Amino acid sequence: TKKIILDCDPGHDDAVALLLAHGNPEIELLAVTTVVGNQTLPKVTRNALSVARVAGITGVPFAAGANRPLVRNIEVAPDIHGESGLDGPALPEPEIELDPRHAIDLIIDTIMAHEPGTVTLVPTGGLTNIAMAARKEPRIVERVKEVVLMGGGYHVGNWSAVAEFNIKIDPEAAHIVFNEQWPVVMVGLDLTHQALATDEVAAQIAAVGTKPAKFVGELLDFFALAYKDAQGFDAPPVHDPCAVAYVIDPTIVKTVKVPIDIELTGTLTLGMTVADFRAEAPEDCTTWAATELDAPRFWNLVTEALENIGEVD
Ligand SMILES: Nc1ccc([C@@H]2N[C@H](CO)[C@@H](O)[C@H]2O)cc1
Ligand SMILES: [Ca+2]
Repeated sequence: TKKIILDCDPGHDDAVALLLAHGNPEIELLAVTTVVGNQTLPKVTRNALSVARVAGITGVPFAAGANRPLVRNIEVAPDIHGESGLDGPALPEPEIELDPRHAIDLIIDTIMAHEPGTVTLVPTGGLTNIAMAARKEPRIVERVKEVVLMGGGYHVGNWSAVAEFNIKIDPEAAHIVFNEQWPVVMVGLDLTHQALATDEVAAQIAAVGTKPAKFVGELLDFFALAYKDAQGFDAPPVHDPCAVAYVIDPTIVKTVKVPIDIELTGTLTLGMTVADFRAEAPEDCTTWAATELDAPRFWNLVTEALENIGEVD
């Protein structure tokens, strides 16, 4: 199995990523950490615990992390995720308690407690926690198997013309993460805009016929309306589970090795993930960009995860 730590900001698509990680038999979910992003830290943390209740996740530590970016001010996304950060379905009262540690300590402790090269970090929000963990305990960098993050984009932006939300809300943190000497797989908007929750996908999920599947349906209904109003999409791109799907089965996502760095001083380009495709990637390049998704196989993974979860309580 693949051992992962999911660092997230639920968020509708983060919720689907968590359900996919929990429901897929090849993934061992070691820990879940939350970070400010789609909404404030208290809201995304409460949302993560509510999703744990829906999915029946027990015995996995959940810890809250950074409540603001390293340098800049908080920027949330209520236009897409609503005031709660998980608008749409009724959110059940959390059942599990938060781990008392800060997220970065849970991340560090978890990585240091497992064999080198066995833990994959899967950030699906801003990179504040990941950057702080690497600064507090630099030894995690050579110990982590790889960082598979949803964020960025080499030809697409959504929070500006050229920058993606997870990167742009904390570009200094992203600069740290992309420049440490660990493998980084950027599952960016170029890839995730292929993961559209069409009516056919919604029907495939609804056909599972369980309460967790109904919960996902209600999430996607809200997400679809919000995406239509805010960005004119006919179907919403469900970004975050694409990163988990890559960890489950890398053949579902095509990647290219390419130098990527983060713009920190641009007026129009702040937070842009600049990928340099001009020449063959140098040997010491440690960054990959995801380019092509096998969408039907991706949605089958999501559906099968919901089938594996079945009814909860
Ligand atoms: N408009 C918009 C803003 C933020 C997000 C969140 N940020 C990433 C996509 O940009 C995903 O992790 C998702 O949770 C999605 C749409
Ligand atoms: Ca997210």
